Amino acid sequence: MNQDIKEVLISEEALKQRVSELGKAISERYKGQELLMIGVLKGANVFMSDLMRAVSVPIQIDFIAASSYGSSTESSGVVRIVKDLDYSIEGKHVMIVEDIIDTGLTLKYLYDNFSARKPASLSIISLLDKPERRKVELTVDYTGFVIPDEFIVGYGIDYAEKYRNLPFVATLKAEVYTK
Ligand SMILES: O=P(O)(O)OC[C@H]1O[C@H](OP(=O)(O)OP(=O)(O)O)[C@H](O)[C@@H]1O
Ligand code: HPA
Ligand SMILES: [Mg+2]
Repeated sequence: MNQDIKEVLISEEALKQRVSELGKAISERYKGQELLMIGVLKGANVFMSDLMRAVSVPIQIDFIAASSYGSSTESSGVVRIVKDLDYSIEGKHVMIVEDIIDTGLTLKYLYDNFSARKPASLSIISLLDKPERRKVELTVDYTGFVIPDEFIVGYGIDYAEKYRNLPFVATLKAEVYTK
């Protein structure tokens, strides 16, 4: 796996530090409230499990599975809900937890879908953001790192379902995509 890596963009230490800062900001913002974090599977799983432990207000969690990339590096443009939420979010303070925003199509779809379910409030956090690639407008409440327009993997994020368990965020060598 390590021989496929071109460059480490965000180290394990930098990820830890930023998650801790985000946790503090969220704890301030939701002081005295309960927060329902909704992780977008599968990519957000690693980020969310670290993030929730950096937050001091009571947290509930749920997951939704959406997929639009399959085994390609380009979004198909069609967002599919593969697994819906287990519980109603009506009247709850909800935060959508994403690993990466690229075209924005996944989050736009989920934000609109969740808004219709009448939460008390709805916010978005994404560990990574590639603003250059955006196809739709989105308001993101918390961003971990803004990254350049390169396909990345690691810390939950895959290429063709691989590399999710890398503890850092990295780019892959060109030959990996042509294998
Ligand atoms: O802004 P967008 O262009 O929509 O891209 C971002 C989405 O794409 C990836 O998910 P993917 O569809 O690969 O599913 P996965 O999380 O299971 O890997 C990523 O985890 C985001 O959910
Ligand atoms: O850069 C990326 N890497 C992996 N999956 C993704 N889904 C959107 N952008 C990316
Ligand atoms: Mg993926």
